Amino acid sequence: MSEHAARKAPPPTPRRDAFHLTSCAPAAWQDQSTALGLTDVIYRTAPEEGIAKLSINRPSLRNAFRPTTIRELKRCLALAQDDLKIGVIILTGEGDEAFCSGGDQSVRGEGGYDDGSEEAPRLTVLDLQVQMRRCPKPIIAMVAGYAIGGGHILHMLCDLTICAENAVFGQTGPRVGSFDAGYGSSHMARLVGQKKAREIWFLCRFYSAHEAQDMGLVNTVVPLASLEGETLKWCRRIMENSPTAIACCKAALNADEDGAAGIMELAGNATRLFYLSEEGKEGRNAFLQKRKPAFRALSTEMKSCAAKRCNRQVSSCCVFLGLCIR
Ligand SMILES: CC(C)(COP(=O)(O)OP(=O)(O)OC[C@H]1O[C@@H](n2cnc3c(N)ncnc32)[C@H](O)[C@@H]1OP(=O)(O)O)[C@@H](O)C(=O)NCCC(=O)NCCSC(=O)c1cc(O)c2ccccc2c1O
Repeated sequence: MSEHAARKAPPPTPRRDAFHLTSCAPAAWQDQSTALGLTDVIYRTAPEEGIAKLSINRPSLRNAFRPTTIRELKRCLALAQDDLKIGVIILTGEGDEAFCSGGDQSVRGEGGYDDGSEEAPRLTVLDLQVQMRRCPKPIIAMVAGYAIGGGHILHMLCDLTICAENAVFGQTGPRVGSFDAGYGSSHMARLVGQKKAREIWFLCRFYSAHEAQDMGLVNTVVPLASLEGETLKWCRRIMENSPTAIACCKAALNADEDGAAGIMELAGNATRLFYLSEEGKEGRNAFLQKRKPAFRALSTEMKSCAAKRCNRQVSSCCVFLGLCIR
């Protein structure tokens, strides 16, 4: 290669994605918890940056969750999901010792967890799991210390996991008389494979941060002091990218595991995009104007076949579907 060509076309390098230039500076968090009357969760937002942070605030119990905790997490997740300023959500636990140690065993009753705040004892964390899957915005688990039992399942259900070197992962169900036969089993097996998932559930061993990374449970491991900075760096990078593309990617990655509900999530995005098309609008307009829709006569909207498969004029929807009809 000539010297000129070498200067013009530098060799491929991951650094060309410029990720190393993304800031890991602290965020200017605004704490919303008091205004919302939260007791078990701290809800912070950095609206200028589009980031929300949900933090389980029971550090003396290694952030074990009770029904009140789950109710507050569901409420904050709904707030973050509906807030147009927010594009990415961090889930974490207060303190350095635990992300979450699962269900609070001291309020585990006969039919589920019961802290007196709900009509009937249930396993409300399962509702939170579904809500996390449905949320179109990426959720990042920021893990320091223990992510155990139901807490381990919450981190697995986050779209990404960034953990500190002190992180410890594992299930304890079969030791404490419990199991999660839903996402806690199927999604784990998709992440780590069937053999490893069976090992995790049958043996109830704990795994270090690097062991978790090796088996595909976490995206990256950083020193504890860099944990929030690295997480913010990932959030800021996500905020530079297309929210619609990311929402569709998340729905697509969930779809095969989530059956009809997963396809619905993906298909809902397709329907909303279809609403933007001339063909979609024609259906609505024709109904409102009490006339027959003229889907095939959108001649004013006709354009050259972008697929270059023919010389005919086609509507934008036809181009989208590859149906060069007229
Ligand atoms: C997480 C630990 C390994 C940490 O050990 P460490 O030595 O650092 O700390 P301590 O053990 O001394 O804990 C400090 C303090 O916290 C209390 N605590 C910790 N975890 C819990 C908990 N989950 N519930 C209640 N209390 C907890 C502990 O008792 C200490 O209190 P003191 O008063 O003595 O100071 C270790 O703590 C540990 O192993 N914890 C238990 C982990 C566990 O078994 N979690 C429950 C698994 S089952 C579950 O989570 C679950 C929940 C669901 O909602 C489900 C729904 C549907 C299906 C299945 C579900 C499910 O399995």
